[in-house]
Amino acid sequence: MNAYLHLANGKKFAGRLEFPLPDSEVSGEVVFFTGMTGYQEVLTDPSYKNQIVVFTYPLIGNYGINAEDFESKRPHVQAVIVYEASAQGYHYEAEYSLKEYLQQWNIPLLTHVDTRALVKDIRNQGTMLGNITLEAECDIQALQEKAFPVREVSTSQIETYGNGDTHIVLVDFGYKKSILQSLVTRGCKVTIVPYYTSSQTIQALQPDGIVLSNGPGDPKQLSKHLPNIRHIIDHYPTLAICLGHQLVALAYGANTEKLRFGHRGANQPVYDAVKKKVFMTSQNHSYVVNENSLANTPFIVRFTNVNDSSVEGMVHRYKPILSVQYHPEAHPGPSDTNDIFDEFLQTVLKGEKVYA
Ligand SMILES: NC(=O)CC[C@H](N)C(=O)O
Repeated sequence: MNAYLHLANGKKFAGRLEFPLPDSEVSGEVVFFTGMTGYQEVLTDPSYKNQIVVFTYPLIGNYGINAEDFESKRPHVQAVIVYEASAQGYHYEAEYSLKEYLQQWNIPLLTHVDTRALVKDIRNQGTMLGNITLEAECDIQALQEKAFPVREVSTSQIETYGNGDTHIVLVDFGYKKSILQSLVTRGCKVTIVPYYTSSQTIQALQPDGIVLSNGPGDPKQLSKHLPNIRHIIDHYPTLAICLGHQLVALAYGANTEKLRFGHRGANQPVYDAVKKKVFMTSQNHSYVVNENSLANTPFIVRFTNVNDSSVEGMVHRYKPILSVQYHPEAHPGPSDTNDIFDEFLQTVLKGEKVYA
């Protein structure tokens, strides 16, 4: 059946809805992902909560959905827009087609959209809210940003994985499974805690190090939690990823801002000022740390995006706090920066804890 994506700038894009909408309309922030593969990880990455994802590669779904590549227990995207969705998964591990998987979770799949024109529009105008509906006309004034998605994706109970000697507390703002796996396969016991867990509760768990996870939405939605986050990271070796990195900056009084259309893909080049090399990275973010605002903080920028010079990671001058805007766990994308986990764990093993 025919349907439309209406953008907040008044433009509309026609497409074909592959199965009926769960409600009369579905709205969310319209973002685009440029990787040719990795759609299963994108669909299930909690950072995409409330977002309508446009895939720029014109054929998505050709290796299906398998049992391994989920980044969480369910898909989080609000809707999926592609040019063509492969009717079948041509891979021996495929258990469902893209369409079957999305239909099972009631997530709209809009196909045959002119995704090139749509992405050009988002690049020119910036990320916008959009609405998918069967109606050719739509009241775009009524579109509203959804509040505080971290609450919807974070765990509500403390869970432990792995049985290694190094104990890491992973503060869950919407963590990806591959972050947990990156730690467990390196011999860590990992305790996952809800995003609001107090520093006292974390101290009682006696961690050797802290990881602040990725997650959806604007980091400033977590403002009231910043003093607690600051207290936690001031006392333990810390690795902070994506949303976690933005929260480290905010907790130290720096600022974040929204990028015009975000970085979402598997080939974002990042310069590492320590290794003096460029690495290809996996990314998925709308917000960045404002570099000038770091001037009065003890952080120095270590990683920079080669395309637009934005901040891609930083280190504390004196404390063992390392933060990255990109995704060192990859999934999807290149594993070139996996050794960030080794670097972090070496710091943890040195027992660099309880500072301040
Ligand atoms: N992957 C993430 O953690 C994303 C962080 C944040 N929600 C952003 O869009 O910038």
